[in-house]
Amino acid sequence: MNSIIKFTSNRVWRTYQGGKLLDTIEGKAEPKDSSFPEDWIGSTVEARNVGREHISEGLAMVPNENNELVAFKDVLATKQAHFLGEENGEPRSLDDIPLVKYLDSSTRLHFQAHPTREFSQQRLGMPRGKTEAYVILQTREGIGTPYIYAGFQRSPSREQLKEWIETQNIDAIESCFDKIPVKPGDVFLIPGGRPHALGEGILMLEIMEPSDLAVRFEFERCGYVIPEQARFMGRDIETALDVFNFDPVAKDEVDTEFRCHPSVINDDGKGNNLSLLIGPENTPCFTVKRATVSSQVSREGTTFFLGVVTEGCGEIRVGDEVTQLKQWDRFFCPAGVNNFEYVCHSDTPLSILECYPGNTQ
Ligand SMILES: O=P(O)(O)OC[C@H]1O[C@@H](O)[C@@H](O)[C@@H](O)[C@@H]1O
Repeated sequence: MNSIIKFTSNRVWRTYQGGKLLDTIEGKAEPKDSSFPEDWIGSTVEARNVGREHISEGLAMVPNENNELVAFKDVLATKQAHFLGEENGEPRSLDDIPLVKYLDSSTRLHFQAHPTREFSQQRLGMPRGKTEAYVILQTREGIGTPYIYAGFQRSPSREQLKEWIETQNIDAIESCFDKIPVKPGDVFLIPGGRPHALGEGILMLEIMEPSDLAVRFEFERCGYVIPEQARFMGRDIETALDVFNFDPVAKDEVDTEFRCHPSVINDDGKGNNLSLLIGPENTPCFTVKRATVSSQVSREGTTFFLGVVTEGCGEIRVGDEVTQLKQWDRFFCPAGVNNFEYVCHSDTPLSILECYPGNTQ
């Protein structure tokens, strides 16, 4: 079996529209927006889509030695120590693998909030919450200023929010937020508990804790009505309200609270560098680095990662094994691969987002 595992597209049904750019990336003849606006990369998580329980969605599939498609998580289980490695002498588990997605919105998403890890463990009996991060890759032309909502800037009281949710007073809910403008290259971290909504026309890489738990408190968007069981994680509204962090984040605190500021880890001065996009200052849940390669670099490591090529093309070499990389490719590098090389073949530098578990050095 190859050391590096590449993934093909893995589109997932969602409650909102988008995906035209993902169709384009996949080379589809007639790219269009649809209910498949996301591509889950190396996912070991099943999507929770109420009404579609008969369809298994979300899990990444990869070919085994006999060229049969099997769930990536089952492949990991065959040699877990090699693939996932250890942390502090303890074997890592599937719960350590961040969930990584391409997300391509054509409409504003409904307002939602996700549980923190503590809330999930204590109140839902689940191992992980859904702290999530956005690396903005592209924005669509002709949509004005692309934005996200993350808040609240002006917090309602719990009772007020409850009433607005029950009466679906979306104008009142929206008035609690200011639009946060976004552009390619921006990085945001939305901790569990923080209400948010993504604006239209954004292609991003989304990195999150491995779960699909959401409180969806706007019930209708663009004609689609979210079924009752899908609104509050199958719980009641009081439990849903417990998920919210009501501490206000005033306009001038938004950057401190949500924006991540990349820092350089190393730079050889010849166009090859590694930077930290999301690290321990932002969250304990996952780590994101960006490798920029203009020629060739050798790397060492003992922690697995999911890699996503956002620009350029080239290859990743592990010993004699050469894996070609082109823009938008995604792959898994096992913990057992301790040395590898990136080689750039394009005029534009090869740019790879590397998504690691927890706080990886
Ligand atoms: O699961 P639904 O409600 O369609 O959410 C749509 C999307 O919302 C975003 O804010 C993120 O949380 C995504 O991970 C999620 O898939």
